[in-house]
Amino acid sequence: EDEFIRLGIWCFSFHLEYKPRHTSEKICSEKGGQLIMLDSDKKIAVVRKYIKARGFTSDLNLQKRQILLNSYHRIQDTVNYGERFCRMYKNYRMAKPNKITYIPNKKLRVNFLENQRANLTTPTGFVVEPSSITGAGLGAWAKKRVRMYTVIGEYEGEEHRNEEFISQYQWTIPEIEQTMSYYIDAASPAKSNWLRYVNCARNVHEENLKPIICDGLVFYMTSKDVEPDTELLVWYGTVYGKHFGITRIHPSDELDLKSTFYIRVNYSPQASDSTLDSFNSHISNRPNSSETNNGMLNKTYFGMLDSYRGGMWKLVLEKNYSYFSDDGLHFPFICEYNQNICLNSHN
Ligand SMILES: C[S@@+](CC[C@H](N)C(=O)[O-])C[C@H]1O[C@@H](n2cnc3c(N)ncnc32)[C@H](O)[C@@H]1O
Repeated sequence: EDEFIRLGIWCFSFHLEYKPRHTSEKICSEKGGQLIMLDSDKKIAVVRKYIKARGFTSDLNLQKRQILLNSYHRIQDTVNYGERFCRMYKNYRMAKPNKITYIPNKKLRVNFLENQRANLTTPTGFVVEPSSITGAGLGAWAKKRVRMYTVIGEYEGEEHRNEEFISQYQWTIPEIEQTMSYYIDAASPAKSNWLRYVNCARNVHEENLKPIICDGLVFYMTSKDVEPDTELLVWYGTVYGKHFGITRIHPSDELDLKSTFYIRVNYSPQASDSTLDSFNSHISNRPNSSETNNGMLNKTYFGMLDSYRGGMWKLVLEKNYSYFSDDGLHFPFICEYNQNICLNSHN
């Protein structure tokens, strides 16, 4: 499907091959157009009608669906294991032997320099050395094989409730029951352990730890088998992640992976308010307020036309899924051209 197609006052080409976003944009511009800009209800209607009429919906499926589902299940499994560990921890502390391996701090000598405490707690088989991430400083590394679902210790630090105090080393313990939320801050190497050196993962491939917040404490558990000479990396959470320009959004949280048809489009965030309202009514996964600018959708969001479960179209926002999917998701796409291109071509 490569020819120019005139629909209403518009000129398009439909591309049914699966491409990442940047490739779709490149192909459109090489043909003298751009990725379709949905900037009116009429245009949306005309495009959907054409897709339906051509029966494009029949044999298309979200590519990588199985890979994404697998990574999603892996996350669920790790969460379940974390919860299992937490139940054990609450009921028996470390007293009862159980199937989950727990690696405690290395025992401290009687005399040591206060500021060496964190480093000295590094258990045998682990080291603190320069990170594999450029510019990230030191990191924590496994020197031996560590099996999946091993708890490699408790993140130790000082507790405080001062929201204004910003440290690069703190976990937030969310409010539970009557207890206000608080922070565990490992800024001081004298008051913390080696887990303060664990850096923030940039993608699902290198992420190998899961934080378990349990009973007001934080534990780190391996989420996969870790090979020797591998840096230990954990997802720090949305706030810290943003700091390093990393987002971690799983497509399964945003998209219906069972939808039979997705096609990549653009929409205009500059549209007038009334148009934007009508867009908002089309979009199923509205961004939350931290993702918008005064209610205006961020330029970094782009819609996708999807279909057609039970005869329903809906427009969903495509977010940055590169944490879980190297070059983002692959979809068919539509290019849009100046009308003249259609008028001049023979169809
Ligand atoms: C909890 S500390 C980790 C240990 C730290 N690398 C050190 O040498 O003490 C968090 C800090 O490590 C660095 N860092 C962690 N993950 C990073 C990443 N993915 N990219 C860049 N810097 C990172 C940042 O400076 C961050 O403030």
